[in-house]
Amino acid sequence: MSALIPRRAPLDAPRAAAAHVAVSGLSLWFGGLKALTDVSFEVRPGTITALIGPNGAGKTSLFNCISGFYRPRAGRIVLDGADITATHPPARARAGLARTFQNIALFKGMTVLDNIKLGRHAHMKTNLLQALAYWGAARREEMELRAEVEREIIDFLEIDHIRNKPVASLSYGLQKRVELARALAMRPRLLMLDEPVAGMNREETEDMARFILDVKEEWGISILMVEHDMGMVMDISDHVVVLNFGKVIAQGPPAEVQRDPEVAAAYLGSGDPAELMRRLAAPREAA
Ligand SMILES: Nc1ncnc2c1ncn2[C@@H]1O[C@H](COP(=O)(O)OP(=O)(O)OP(=O)(O)O)[C@@H](O)[C@H]1O
Repeated sequence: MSALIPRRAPLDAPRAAAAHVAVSGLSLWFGGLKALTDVSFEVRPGTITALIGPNGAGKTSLFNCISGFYRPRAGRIVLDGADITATHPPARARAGLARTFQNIALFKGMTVLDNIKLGRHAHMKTNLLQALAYWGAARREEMELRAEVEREIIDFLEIDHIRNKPVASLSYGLQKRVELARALAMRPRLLMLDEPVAGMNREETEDMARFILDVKEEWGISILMVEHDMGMVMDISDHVVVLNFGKVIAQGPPAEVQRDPEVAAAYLGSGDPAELMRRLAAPREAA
């Protein structure tokens, strides 16, 4: 994908210490349904890991376990050596985890800038005494830093021209970009993207893929994404984890995973890796 050639970063793009995530032996049941069984994989610092698999394979369930919306029945999620399996979503956000959603979760009547500002709420002080102690120079510094981060994100994602527009007035592709901006405003070390290019046409997909690559390469953030667009996944991922019926059936570099007969069988029912590779190579249809 030629549009994926990385661009130069703004000189002062904030560098994060990329997160390392280790998921081990994760299982999740809904009543009698085993949504996840003994799932293990890692997101290495500064890489893009993609979770793929047919509908109902367990990708969203796994995402929800990692972001803290679901509590697994068994297994551990370790972020930079700390076990976060039992912590709540706000604590995970403070630990450096930010996510976007399959269906855009923005405040549609608010402007782009106000939505981005909300991304910072995870880091705000809530305790009154803390807030009072915080008032003054330290708070001013924080406000200045926040404004700087917002400016950088707006420049980086090329959305300056729409910063004061209500989100509802924007195209779908731009709304998805604003959602990415809001997640970046949390200054994450692990960015979780739930179907970042779902419903996008080819041009929007290529733009978003380029931004995701740039987030990794220029901001140094680890990325975990669920995505159905296999062409995009194979283009930009460092590591691909394939789920089927709640189990990891393959994982490795994209080229290796594409050649796996079990992966071909899960997607095509035929088990023919050559056919899977032909389909992946076929041009994507515009949405
Ligand atoms: N809240 C829930 N209650 C009961 N069953 C659920 C719930 N969420 C998911 N499931 C079931 O768990 C299994 C895994 O679903 P999940 O949504 O995680 O798959 P997925 O890979 O994300 O699918 P898709 O690609 O269609 O989004 C499915 O059988 C699904 O029906």
